[in-house]
Amino acid sequence: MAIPRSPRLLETLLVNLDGVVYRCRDDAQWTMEFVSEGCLALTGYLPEDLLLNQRLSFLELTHPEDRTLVRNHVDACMRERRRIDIEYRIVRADGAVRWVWERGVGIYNANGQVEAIEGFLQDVTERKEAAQALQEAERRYRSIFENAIEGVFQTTPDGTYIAVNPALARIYGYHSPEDLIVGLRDISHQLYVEPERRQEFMRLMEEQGSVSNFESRVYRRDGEIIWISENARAVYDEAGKLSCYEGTVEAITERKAHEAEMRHQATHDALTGLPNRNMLHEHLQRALRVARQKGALTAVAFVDLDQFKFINDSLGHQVGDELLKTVAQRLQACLREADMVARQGGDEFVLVLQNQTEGEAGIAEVMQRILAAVARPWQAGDREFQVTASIGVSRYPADGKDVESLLKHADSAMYRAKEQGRNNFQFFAPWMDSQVSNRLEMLINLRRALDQDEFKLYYQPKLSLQDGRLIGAEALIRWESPQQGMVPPDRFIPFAEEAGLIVPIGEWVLRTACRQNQAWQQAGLPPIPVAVNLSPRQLNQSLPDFVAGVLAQSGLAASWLELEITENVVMKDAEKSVATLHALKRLGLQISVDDFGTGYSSLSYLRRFPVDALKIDKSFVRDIVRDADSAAIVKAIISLAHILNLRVIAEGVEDEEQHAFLKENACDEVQGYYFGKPMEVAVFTAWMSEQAQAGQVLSCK
Ligand SMILES: Nc1nc2c(ncn2[C@@H]2O[C@@H]3COP(=O)(O)O[C@H]4[C@@H](O)[C@H](n5cnc6c(=O)[nH]c(N)nc65)O[C@@H]4COP(=O)(O)O[C@H]3[C@H]2O)c(=O)[nH]1
Repeated sequence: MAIPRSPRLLETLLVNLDGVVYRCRDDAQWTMEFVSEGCLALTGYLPEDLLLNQRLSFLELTHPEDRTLVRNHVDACMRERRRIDIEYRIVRADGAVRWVWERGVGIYNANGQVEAIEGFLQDVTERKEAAQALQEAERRYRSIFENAIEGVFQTTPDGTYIAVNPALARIYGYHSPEDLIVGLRDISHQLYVEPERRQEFMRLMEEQGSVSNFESRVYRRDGEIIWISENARAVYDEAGKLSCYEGTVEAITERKAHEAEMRHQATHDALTGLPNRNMLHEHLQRALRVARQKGALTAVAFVDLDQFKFINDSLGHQVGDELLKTVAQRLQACLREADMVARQGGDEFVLVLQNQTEGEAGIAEVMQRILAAVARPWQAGDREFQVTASIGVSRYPADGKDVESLLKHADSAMYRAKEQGRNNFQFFAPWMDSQVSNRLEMLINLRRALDQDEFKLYYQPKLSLQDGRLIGAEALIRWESPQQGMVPPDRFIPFAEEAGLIVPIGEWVLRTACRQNQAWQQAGLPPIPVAVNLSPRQLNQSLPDFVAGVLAQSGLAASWLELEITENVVMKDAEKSVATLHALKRLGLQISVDDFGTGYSSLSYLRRFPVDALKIDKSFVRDIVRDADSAAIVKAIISLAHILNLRVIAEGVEDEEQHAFLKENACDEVQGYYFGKPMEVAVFTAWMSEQAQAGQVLSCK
């Protein structure tokens, strides 16, 4: 076949063309009649190799898997006189597979038969691969979109869904993405529980072009409210115009519930369910901000149960827990919705009463209500109990302007309420602040005092009224605090009792007094009994054994030890006390009832108690000369004691008139500043030596 003559320009074009120009027959092999120079670059074969099928035919060059496809296409094009336009693979001389794009036309003779096919082949491998990669990426993206656990969405800027995935439909409770797109047309109002969240979403989008971890509550299709977290961005077109928003949605209801649970645990007391100390502080801070703005009166009340430690220790923690729960409920029931009751720890509750428009009188009324509510009897199993509370109240702004000082002052006032005999409330007054009333500080200091031997015993003489001879002594504790100097027992004993420190302190007192008394006897002084005060909490079943041990260790004979117990303690739990007192008595020591006349004096009980003496409280002695009632009480106590065969001691005797009255009325012993103040050991030792030398000591067991 002759190569068509072509102008020079055409030849140059054909040589340099990136691709192959061909002319072939429409036969089974597509026998080549013309192949341009580009053949080598495209196929790795020379044009001559293909010409007239000299080395291989075009059919053979075509990838075996694509031959039928190409054949069918070319046949169809020839039949229908269409242009060939097809992409398929060829196998190069080096075995590499390439994609080609073929375009061609049939050349027909006058009879309409195909004379030849002329066309152009171009290597499109790169484009083809890029397209395939794109397709693959799209397929993968589709798969992620379809199968993601997170919801994926695209919306128009005005809030119409363009595309959503099945996960989003599931999260929002729709059957399918299509359902969602049709059903959820107004995102701001149909979706967001707080429509302002949508406004916030839009604001962030406008300002930052994206939102991340944007959490909101939304309605599902069935009306259920769930939490979602959105990450989204604004998408702009090439012209820089906002075209849509797209992003993801995660359902976070469970996480939120868990977080809320954790928050609740961190801010609430597990036993009573009340807000705890953390939340109290937060709440009070908020309440004070509001009070400041409105100029409103706010009260902070510190409520402490009076006998809680006793109940907890004697009846067990379970009963203690029940009591705390009951008290928590009763406190809550006394308050308005806006008020708060928190459990500060242990048996301490704190109330925050906001906006007290009725002033102090209103607060006092609430406190009375609370005292009455707490004091109502309560049931544990088949037993009925009663507890009382001591309450301290501080007021914003008069008593403090911040959380710390209001709490501290309410605490000081509560401490004052305890001192005032419990079951009452006290408003804070500035003088309370100067007292050692910061209980935590006190607790730390008392512990240190025990460790570092800061306690001392002073001894106060007791004299026989008949002849004025020394007949005994009372050991009285003192605390030489490095910070506060000498602290009298009234200021720390009630606290030590509350904090449970009275037991180790009391043990120390007992050991020290016995050792000292034995030391005096060993020093050759005439023996006298030394009296030691016992706190209620020491009076338990193990006390007799402990006392016996202390006596044995010190070598002191039991008859030189006297124990002073207060009247109320014995009367309150009479059955138990009687047994313990008998056990103590069996050791051979003396027992006296202190502060007699101030509590529940019951003759029938007194008869059953193995006591040796009654001590008339100094409050009666103080007034015996001026006040007829006091004088009558003192006289009655003396005769009562004598009927019961008990000694009577009057304490707090300060002057001759009182002395004379007591002598006249046949009181047995006296104790008071008039005869001798409590003295430290060295002073008392010297004083007693003088008395002994003068024959002024009466040693009677
Ligand atoms: N105004 C006045 N007071 C007088 C007079 N004579 C004595 N006193 C004081 O009256 C208190 C008598 O002790 P108490 O009634 O047992 O009252 C004691 C007692 O209940 C308690 N206490 C003292 N030492 C101990 C102790 O070692 N253990 C326990 N559990 N309580 C103690 O502390 C209370 C107070 O003790 P103190 O301050 O030492 O006060 C002592 C004493 O110093 C007087 O003529 N006029």
